[in-house]
Amino acid sequence: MTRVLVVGAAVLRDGRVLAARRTAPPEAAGRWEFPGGKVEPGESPETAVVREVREELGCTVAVEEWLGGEVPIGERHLLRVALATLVEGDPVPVEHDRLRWLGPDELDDVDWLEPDRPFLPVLRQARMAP
Ligand SMILES: Nc1nc2c([nH]c(=O)n2[C@H]2C[C@H](O)[C@@H](COP(=O)(O)OP(=O)(O)OP(=O)(O)O)O2)c(=O)[nH]1
Repeated sequence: MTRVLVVGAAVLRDGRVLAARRTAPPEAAGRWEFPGGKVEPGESPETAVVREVREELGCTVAVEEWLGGEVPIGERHLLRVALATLVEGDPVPVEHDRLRWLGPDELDDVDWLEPDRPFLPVLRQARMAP
């Protein structure tokens, strides 16, 4: 069975990345993630990530590139993460209950969803270096 793609945006600004805290479902509430969601049928991953960020944070991002790697989420989904930059508006938590801009030394300070963790070293080393 083909896995449904979930795309997340690692939004970078001033050397920090945006992390968002989930409120649902109960088992994921309080855990941190890259804002994003499922790619819809016929939709490109880029379009999906821009759409999801707009829905969840009320701002517009541009995808710069995709971080290497795809990580399984459970049995049915697959996570990909895009590096993104803000092009319009400021992120406001519409569906999340908290947002944080994390510097390279703060990436381990929040309780990320498991599938997100493999992306953190890549982000830290390659993208957030001074
Ligand atoms: N958005 C997002 N979801 C993630 C990340 N890491 C991770 O394991 N997930 C999981 C949580 C959910 O089980 C699934 C994505 O679900 P979602 O609720 O964000 O997707 P969606 O907005 O399309 O939601 P829905 O319409 O299906 O309710 O992927 C991440 O960094 N960002």
